[in-house]
Parts: sequence; C-alpha cells; structure tokens
Amino acid sequence: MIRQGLVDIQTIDRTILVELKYSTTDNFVGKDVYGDLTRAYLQPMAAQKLAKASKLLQQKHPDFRLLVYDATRPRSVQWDLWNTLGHLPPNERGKYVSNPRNGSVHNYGCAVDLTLATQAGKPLDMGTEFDYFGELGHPDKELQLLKQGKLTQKQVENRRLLRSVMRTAGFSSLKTEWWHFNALSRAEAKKVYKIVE
Ligand SMILES: C[C@@H](N)C(=O)N[C@H](C)C(=O)O
Ligand SMILES: [Zn+2]
Repeated sequence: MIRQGLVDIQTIDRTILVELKYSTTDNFVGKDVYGDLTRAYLQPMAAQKLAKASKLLQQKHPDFRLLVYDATRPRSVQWDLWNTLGHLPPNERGKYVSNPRNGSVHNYGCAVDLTLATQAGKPLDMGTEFDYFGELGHPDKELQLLKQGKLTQKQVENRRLLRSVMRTAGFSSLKTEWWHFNALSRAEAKKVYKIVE
C-alpha cells in the first residue's frame, strides 16, 4: 500500500478509530479476508478529507470519534465480497458491492466505510449494523422508515451527523449504504490512481 503512495490514516489523525471488519470474522463473508492487512490506508487526498471530517465532528461533539470499518480494499478482496453475494439478482448485488471487473472506489483508495462512536470506541446507534444489505440501511429511505417507525429520530440524527461532517469535508454519499463515502467518483479516481490489486 505504502509503495503505491497510500497513507495510514491514523498517522494523519491519531484520534480516528479503526476496526477493519474484513480483517475479522465479524463481516458478511464470515471470514477474515484481509490476512496481513490490519491498518486503514487511503490516498493522501482522501486521508486529508477524512481528517477534516474528524475535526468538524469534534468541533460539534468533542466526545465523538470517527470509527473506520474499511478503507483501501484490494481488488482480490473485492472478488471475495462479490462472490459472497452471488445468490442476489445482478441489480441487487451491484447496489451493495461494486463489480470487481470495473473496480470499486475502495480499490483506488478513495472510499471509506465508517460510523460515529464514543471516545471509548462504542458505535452510535445507526439503526442497522455495518453492511446491512436492505432498505433499512438506505439513506434515501430514511424519512419513510422514520414515519413507519422502523428507524428512530435518534438513529436518523446520528446518520445525518455522519453525512454532514463527511459531505462538508468533501465526500459524497450513496443512496443505499449509510456507512459508505467516496472522496472521488470512480471515473475521477480512475483518471488519477491505479487500482490496488
Ligand atoms: C461492501 C460494502 N462495504 C461496500 O463498500 N460497497 C460498495 C458499494 C463497494 O463495494 O464499492
Ligand atoms: Zn464502502
């Protein structure tokens, strides 16, 4: 990773918490698919944006922290994730895991999966776990889910706070995953960076 110019985000901002879910068995694959990869790397531009989001968060809520679940993800692992959702219809599968043939923004080191947590590392309630692949995890369905009583006001507020600091710092969000943010679009990332294979 370092040879490709990526940086360990905790060397840029030591207050950012990291728990790489794919480096544990607590993920939707049910296996550690990261092996030796135990730290969160990003392109320097994306790491700077993340540090900005972390600062904005702590200005608003000194006791809260960003808790990173995933950052740069090699394309070889993208295949593991893609193959695990092989039972889903193609359009559903592509909503939740990018097709490795095209590459995910994570494979370029320009995307991050994260939540908000207390200083002690306890995640705030976002209404679903990380990698919940269904409508309850969709930001574009939040108002409807709130009206239906499927999400609480607090859960929606926590998601909004996460989106607010990430967007102000220069990230864009997805309609289908509250935890995923892009520092660049895939087309932009492809012009500038090489995929981490
Ligand atoms: C698998 C999930 N954590 C994720 O990052 N999905 C996006 C869409 C991706 O694979 O690029
Ligand atoms: Zn993601």
